[in-house]
Amino acid sequence: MIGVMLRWMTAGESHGEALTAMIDGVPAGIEMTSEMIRAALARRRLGHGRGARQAFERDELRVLGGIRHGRTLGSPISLLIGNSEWPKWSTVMSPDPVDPAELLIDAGTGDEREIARNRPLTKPRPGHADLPGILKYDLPDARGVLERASARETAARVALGAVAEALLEQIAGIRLVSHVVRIGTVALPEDAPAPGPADGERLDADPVRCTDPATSAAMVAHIDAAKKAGDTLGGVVEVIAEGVPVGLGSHVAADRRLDARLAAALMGIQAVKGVEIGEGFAQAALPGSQAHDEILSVDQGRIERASNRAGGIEGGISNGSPLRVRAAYKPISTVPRALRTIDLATGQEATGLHQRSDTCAVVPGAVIAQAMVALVLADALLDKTGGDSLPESRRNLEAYLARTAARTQW
Ligand SMILES: Cc1cc2nc3c(=O)[nH]c(=O)nc-3n(C[C@H](O)[C@H](O)[C@H](O)COP(=O)(O)O)c2cc1C
Ligand SMILES: C=C(O[C@@H]1CC(C(=O)O)=C[C@@H](OP(=O)(O)O)[C@H]1O)C(=O)O
Repeated sequence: MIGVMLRWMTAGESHGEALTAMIDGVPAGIEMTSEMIRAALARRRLGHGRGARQAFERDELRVLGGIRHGRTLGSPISLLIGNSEWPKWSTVMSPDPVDPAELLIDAGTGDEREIARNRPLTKPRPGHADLPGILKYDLPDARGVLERASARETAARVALGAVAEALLEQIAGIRLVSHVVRIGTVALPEDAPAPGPADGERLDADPVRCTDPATSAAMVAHIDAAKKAGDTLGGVVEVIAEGVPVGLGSHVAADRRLDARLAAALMGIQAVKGVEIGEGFAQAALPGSQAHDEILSVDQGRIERASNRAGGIEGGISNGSPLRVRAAYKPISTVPRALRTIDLATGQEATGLHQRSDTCAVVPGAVIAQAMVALVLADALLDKTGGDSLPESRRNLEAYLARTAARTQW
C-alpha cells in the first residue's frame, strides 16, 4: 500500500516457507524490538473458534533490516515470518519444478491427509477467491489462488502494524485498542462502556476479545454451536484510537480523507465486507438534530463535545475525539457442511473443497483491523508532522499543537 508518507508491502504464500513484509518511511529513533513485533503476532493467534492450524503452527519472526540496537534507523524495515509447518509443504509449494509423481505420494509418510494435500483442488468454495482467481489467472486449480488469498498474510500486516503502533505512541501518544462487538447473532449491548487502550491485556485474556463477560460466554457458546452444526460465523469488530490530535487527513481531496483511507485499509482485509466510521449506519436513520456531536467548548486546543457519533472524523479530518471504526467480517467460506459448487475437472455438481478451517475468525480479525488502522494513522500523522527522526517529528507536532492552542485561547 502506498500512503502519503509510508509505503508497505507483503509477500508470501499461506503454506510457503515464509511471509515477508517491508515498510519504508518510518523515521529514525523509534524504539522497536523484535519482542514488540512478536507480542503483536502472538495476539493475532488468540481467540476461540480458530481451526487446527493455529494450534500447531508458529510464527518465526526475523528482523532483516531497518532496526538496530532497539531503534529504527530510518531505512526500510524488512521482516520475515517463517512458517514452522514448511517441511510438510516444501514439495507442494516448491518454487522449483518437482516431479509430478512426488506430488501424488508425499514424502513417504503414506498419511491420507498428506496425500490429500497434494491433490488438485478443482471444487471452488463459494465465498473464497477460488473460482474468480482460477479463471482470472488461468490456473489449473485453486492451490495457486488460495495460497495468497488466505488470511495467513495478515500475520505480515500485524507485524507492520506493531511498527506503526510504536511510531504513533512515541511521536504523539496515540494508543489503540480493538474488541469484538458481534459474533453472529450475539452482540455486545449498545450501552456497554467502550474499552480504552488500558484494557488491552484484559481483552487479550478473553476468549473472544469482548469487554462484557456475559456476552463473551454467549459468543463462545454460539461459536461452539456453529462448529457442532458444521457451520461458520462472522461478526463485527471495533478499533478505538485515543490521543489522535485534530488535523490528521484532509477534506481537500478524496484520497486524502482519513475516513476514506481507513475504509480502504479495513476493506482490504480478507473477509471484511462492511466498514463503519463512528455510528455511521445508525446516523443514517436519525434526524440531523440528533446525529451530530455538539461542540461544548474549545479551550487552548482542547475540544469538548456532547457526544462522539462521528467517530472522531469530520470532513475527512480527525477532530480530536477518539477515533472509532468498525469492520464487519462475513462468515468463513470453507463451510464444513459444504456448499454446492461445480467440479472444474468434470463440470459436474459437487460440494466445495474442505480439508480443515476456522469456524470463526472475528477475534483475530479485531487485531488485524487494529494493525490496519495503525498503519493508516501512522501515515496520516507523518503527513502532518514530517520528520526524519523521532525528535524532529515530535518537535513538529508540538509546534503545530501550540498553534492550535494559541488559535483557541480567548
Ligand atoms: C484471520 C482470518 C482467518 C481466516 N480463516 C479462514 C479459513 O480458515 N477458511 C476460510 O475459508 N476463510 C478464512 N478466512 C477468510 C478468507 O481468507 C476470505 O474469505 C477469502 O480470502 C476471500 O476473500 P473475501 O472474503 O474478502 O472476498 C479468514 C479470514 C481472516 C481475516
Ligand atoms: C494460517 C492462518 O489462517 C488461515 C487463513 C485461511 C484462509 O483461507 O484465509 C485458511 C486457514 O488455513 P488452512 O486452510 O491452511 O487451514 C487458516 O488457518 C493464519 O491466520 O495464520
